[in-house]
Amino acid sequence: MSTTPAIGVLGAGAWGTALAQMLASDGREVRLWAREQDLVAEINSAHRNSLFLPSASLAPTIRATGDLAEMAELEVLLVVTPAQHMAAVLGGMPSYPRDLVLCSKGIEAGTGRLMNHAARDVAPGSDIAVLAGPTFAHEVAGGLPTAVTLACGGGRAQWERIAPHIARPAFRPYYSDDVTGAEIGGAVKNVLAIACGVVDGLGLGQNARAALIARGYAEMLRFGEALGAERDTLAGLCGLGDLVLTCSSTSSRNFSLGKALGEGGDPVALMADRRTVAEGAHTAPVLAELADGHGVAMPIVGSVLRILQGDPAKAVVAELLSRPLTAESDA
Ligand SMILES: NC(=O)C1=CN([C@@H]2O[C@H](COP(=O)(O)OP(=O)(O)OC[C@H]3O[C@@H](n4cnc5c(N)ncnc54)[C@H](O)[C@@H]3O)[C@@H](O)[C@H]2O)C=CC1
Ligand SMILES: O=C(CO)COP(=O)(O)O
Repeated sequence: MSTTPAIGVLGAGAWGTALAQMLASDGREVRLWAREQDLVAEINSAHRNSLFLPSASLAPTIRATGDLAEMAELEVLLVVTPAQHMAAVLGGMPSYPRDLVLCSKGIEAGTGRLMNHAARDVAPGSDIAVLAGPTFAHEVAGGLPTAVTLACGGGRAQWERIAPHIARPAFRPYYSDDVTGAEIGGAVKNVLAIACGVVDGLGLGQNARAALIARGYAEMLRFGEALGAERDTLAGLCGLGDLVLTCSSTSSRNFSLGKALGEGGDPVALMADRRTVAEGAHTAPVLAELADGHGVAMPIVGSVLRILQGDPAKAVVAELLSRPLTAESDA
């Protein structure tokens, strides 16, 4: 007899697959929705995801489906699509579980909606949480210790319901009620990771990278505060924690994209070649626009945008370095 598991994952890219594997690590059943029919078959028969997470051997208690209706029956649904497709995929479901946990990192282009705003518009009856933090998919799938922020819009009551479904010995969520802060940390750090990759690609050294992390963090704080995020949230796993991880490793798709741009790669060609998502490239334009609208100075984000639009990386960095000298507390 087939049973309905308590938890499922919407999206079988690297992160959705890694989360499913982590959740299934103690033998629990997990339902995983994949957009690609071939992938549904491969996960169910060979217990692999050769498209997006080829390194992992998946638990047989993960059952993949291509049917969105099957994801409505669960208690908790982790939403792990690329940010730009989240509302469309979620909108295809006939109804919604009580708890939606958003794991995508980005801001919706065109509307400027944070993921939690988009999810609320699509599924107004669900309680929304955000899971974010320093989490390379291959490490989580491999069972390496990982800690995340689990920000619950439904407060402590929601946390009590969902944390036992998500926590595992090697996967440790920390409670927050600051959904906005958790989202902004994840969305902004992707753009800053592109900047750090550019500096690496240009061979500008580790001092420059550390400076970018610190000055980028100041931009994240200014933007977050303008949108109502708490500083403490951004100082935690989902902000500073994820910024440090993503800005320091070629395991990051955003950092690697930036490195290729710094080495002189053409942005249009680099984006056209991708199967995997580098969210920062999609978030940079809408983030720069939102920052402008709120009167928040984000010179590093603006520089990344220009490089993505085709301005030469070397010249853009030279301009960034020649801005008037000012106090560290200023923009
Ligand atoms: N990979 C990682 O280590 C982490 C990723 N994330 C976030 O998770 C989200 C998903 O990223 P990954 O799982 O890494 O993706 P991925 O880059 O491994 O795979 C691409 C995903 O995009 C989907 N896709 C492509 N075109 C689509 C369309 N038109 N409509 C709907 N879906 C489409 C594919 O089905 C696939 O699931 C992103 O927001 C990312 O920032 C968050 C933490 C860690
Ligand atoms: O969000 C991530 C790690 O926390 C993954 O970063 P990339 O999307 O840059 O690979």
